[in-house]
Amino acid sequence: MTKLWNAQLCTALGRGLRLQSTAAAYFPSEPASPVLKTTIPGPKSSERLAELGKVFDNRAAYFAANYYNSIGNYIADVDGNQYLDVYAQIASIALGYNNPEILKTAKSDQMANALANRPALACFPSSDYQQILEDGILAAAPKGMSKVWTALSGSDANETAFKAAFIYHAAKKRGNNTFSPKELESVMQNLVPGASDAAILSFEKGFHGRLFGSLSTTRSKPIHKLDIPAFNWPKAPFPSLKYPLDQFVTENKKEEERCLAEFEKVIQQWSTQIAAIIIEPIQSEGGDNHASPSFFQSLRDLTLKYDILMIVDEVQTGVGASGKFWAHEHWNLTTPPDMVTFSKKFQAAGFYFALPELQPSLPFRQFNTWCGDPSKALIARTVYQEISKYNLVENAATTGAYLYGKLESLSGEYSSIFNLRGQSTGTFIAWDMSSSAKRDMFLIESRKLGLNIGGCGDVSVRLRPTLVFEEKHADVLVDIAEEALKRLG
Ligand SMILES: O=C(O)CCC(=O)C(=O)O
Ligand SMILES: NCCCC(=O)O
Repeated sequence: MTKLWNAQLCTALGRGLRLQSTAAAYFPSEPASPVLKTTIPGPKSSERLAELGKVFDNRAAYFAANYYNSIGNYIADVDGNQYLDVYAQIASIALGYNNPEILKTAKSDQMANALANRPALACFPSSDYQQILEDGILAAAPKGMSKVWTALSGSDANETAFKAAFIYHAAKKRGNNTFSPKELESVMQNLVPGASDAAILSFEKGFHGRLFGSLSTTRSKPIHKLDIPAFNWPKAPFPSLKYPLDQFVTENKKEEERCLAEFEKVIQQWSTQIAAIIIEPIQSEGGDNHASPSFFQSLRDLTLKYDILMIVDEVQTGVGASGKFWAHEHWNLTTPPDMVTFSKKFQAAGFYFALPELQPSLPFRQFNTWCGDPSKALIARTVYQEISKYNLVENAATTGAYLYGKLESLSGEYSSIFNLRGQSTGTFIAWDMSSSAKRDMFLIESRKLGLNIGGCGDVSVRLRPTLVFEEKHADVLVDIAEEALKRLG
C-alpha cells in the first residue's frame, strides 16, 4: 500500500515537476528575463549585417545572432543581448537553443557518419535509415498513416505531395502502367496528355511555400508571387471568423457555410481535374486564421464526394505547438487526410500517407539526389523522443491556456490589441493591431525591450515559442508586451 502510494506520488510529482521545470532541467543557466547590454540593434549587430549584406541579401535580418550564446528560450545577438524568443526561427526550434539532447545527437557517431557520407537516399540508403524513421518521424505519424516520403524543405514536402497526387490520379485514369506513345512524346513538349492539366486547389490567404508549384498554391501576399510564372489553379475562400468566438457563433457558422458552398461551386465549375486540395489547419503566414473542426470535417466530406485528395499542410502547425502533436488532431476527422506534410520543428521535411497508390508505380518518378537527409531525420528522432519523454505537447497546451488567459486580460485593458485567437490551440496564439504600421512598431518596441516576436498577415502578431516555453516565460512575454503597448500609446 505504502509502496503503491509512494509510486503514485512519485509519478504525480515527477509529472508536475516535468511540466514546471523541463526548461530548467535542460538549461540550468537560462536567463530569468532578457539581458540588454546595448541599444537595439546593437553596434556590432549593425556592423556584422552591413558586412554580410555586401555578399548576401540580408535585408530581412532582425539582428546578427550569436548561436553559441543562445540558450533555451533565449536567443543572443553579437552585442551580448539575450532576447526571450517567441518567434523561434519562424516556428522551427522545438526544444530550445543548444538543447543538450540535440547537441548529443549532433555530436554522435551516427550523425558524423550521416554528414560525412550523405547518401543519395533512394539509391544508396544506409542500413539504419528504416530504424531512424521508425523511431522518430514514423513513430510520430498521424493516425492512419504508416508511410513517409522525406524531402528537403516545407516547399519540397508540399511539392512532392502534389506530384504524388497527380501521379495517383493519372494512374487511376489510365488503369494500367503503360504510357502511350502520344503521352511520351507530348510530355517532352510540356503538353497534355503526357503533362497533366490537373490542378491543386488552395485557399485564400494560405501559404504553402515558394517553389514554382507550391508558390502557385500560396495566396497570402502578392510580394511572394510577383513576376514568377504560375499555374492556373483554383482557389476557394477560407473563413474569416469574428472574435471572440462565443459572441459570434451564428455569424461564424454562416461564414463557414458560405466558404463551403463556394468551395463546392469551384470544384463543380473547374474545367480540369482537381487532384488535391491543400490546407493549413491554422493559416499561419497569412495571418493566423482559424476555422472550426466542423468546417474541416465538411471539407473532408466534400473531397471524398468528388474524389479529390486532401493534403494537410502541417509544416508550421505540426510537432506539438498547437497542443496536439498534429494540429489536425483537433478536428477528429471521421476519415484521415490523404497526406500530411511537415518540416520546421522536425527539421526533417516530407509527407506522410496511407494509400499505397500514393507511391508511384515506378521508381525515379518521385526522386531527386538526396530524397531527404538522414542527419535531419536523426534530429527529428531526438525531437520526437524528447517531446514524448517530457510531455511537451501537454506543456504547450497548458502553457498556452495560461498565456491566453493573461493575453485576454491584456486585450481587455488595451484596445489596440484585438481579435485574440488560439484559445485552445496551445501556444499557437495571435492577435491583430489596427494597422501594419502599428503592428510593426509593436514588434520593434518589443525587440528593444528584449522580446523577439514575429508578425504574420497584414496586421497580426503571432506567437511561435518553443515547446519548452513555460509559464515563467509567458509572464515575461506579457510584461514586455504591456510595456511595448504603453510606449506605443
Ligand atoms: O512566415 C511563415 O509563416 C513562413 C515562412 C516561410 O517559409 C517563408 O516565408 O517562405
Ligand atoms: N513570411 C516571412 C516571415 C519573415 C518575417 O516577417 O519575420
